[in-house]
Amino acid sequence: MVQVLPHHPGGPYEVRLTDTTLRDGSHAVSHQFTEQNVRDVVRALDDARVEVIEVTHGDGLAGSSFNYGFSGTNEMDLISAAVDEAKNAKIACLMLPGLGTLHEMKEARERGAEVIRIATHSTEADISIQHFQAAREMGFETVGFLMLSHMNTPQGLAEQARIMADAGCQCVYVVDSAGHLILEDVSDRVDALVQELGDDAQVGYHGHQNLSFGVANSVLAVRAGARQIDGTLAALGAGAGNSPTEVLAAVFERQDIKADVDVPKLLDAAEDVVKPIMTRIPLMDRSSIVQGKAGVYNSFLIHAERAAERYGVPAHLILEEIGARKLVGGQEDMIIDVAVALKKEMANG
Ligand SMILES: CC[C@H](O)CC(=O)C(=O)O
Ligand SMILES: [Mn+2]
Repeated sequence: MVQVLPHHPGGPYEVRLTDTTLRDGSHAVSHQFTEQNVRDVVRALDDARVEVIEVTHGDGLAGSSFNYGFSGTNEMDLISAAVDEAKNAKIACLMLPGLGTLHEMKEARERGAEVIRIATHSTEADISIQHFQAAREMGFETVGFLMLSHMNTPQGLAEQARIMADAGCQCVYVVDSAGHLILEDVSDRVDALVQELGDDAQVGYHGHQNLSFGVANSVLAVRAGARQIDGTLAALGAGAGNSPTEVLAAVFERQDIKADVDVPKLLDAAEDVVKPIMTRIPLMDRSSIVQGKAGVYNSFLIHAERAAERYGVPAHLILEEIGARKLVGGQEDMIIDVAVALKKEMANG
């Protein structure tokens, strides 16, 4: 059972950092992390006292597929390597109901994962009910991920969080999958969840850097009552990347936010362990800023870039159109439709 930490308006605050370099960062390396990468990153994070480390294909358990991109190494073997390397940290896995199944959840648990993070679109928490129930029976600590949180109002999001909490979720995250939320957009959503959930579950925040607000939004999320915060080393993650774990830690130290991690060790981990294995540096560039502005799922970036190359249409135009069509996670195949339509439009002048 997660201990629900008390909320002190005005601080000091206590938070738990979850590092998802080895899951969200998987998007940025096209799901090619090796067992050695996993061991090196887990050792460095564990040594810096990060409490939870997420390891899974970028799209969660069983994400390795034609639609989402194949993993270089079987994710169960990566999970086992992480469990083997971690002395204190808990290993977490992400899963999207329908992509991952109870079968993969069970295997991840047998391999030693202790936390399961179950992700749904921000209006579809009801598809996670049986997974939370099963996860609790399997002995997992449970976290809920309300993805593309900007597509729901604070009140609507709180209602979705209630569905997850009633199903057995111990912490519901506001997930800014497009890096679209700015300041009060985050604190209003976190506050609505805190008011709704009370002592029934904690609230978390997962930020992306598209509009450069990941860290500032995280501070506001904590002030509004969030008690679990996500980051990735060197911001390695989908789209413009995530709130960098080492920056979160440094800022929290100055903000009376107690995360109990070793900041210099995290700086070393980002610099010496993660930067050398980055095959792509997540940037706030034209495409990812368009994603932030238009509210486009960050995991779509690499798919849009591939379609851009194949059909000769600029990636940022594809992403803009995806935003206009309000596509959500799971609709990766429609990126091709968008590229083909734009190509026709361009040919017709
Ligand atoms: C499951 C895909 C996605 O990357 C989850 C996530 O981190 C987000 O929505 O930001
Ligand atoms: Mn993410």
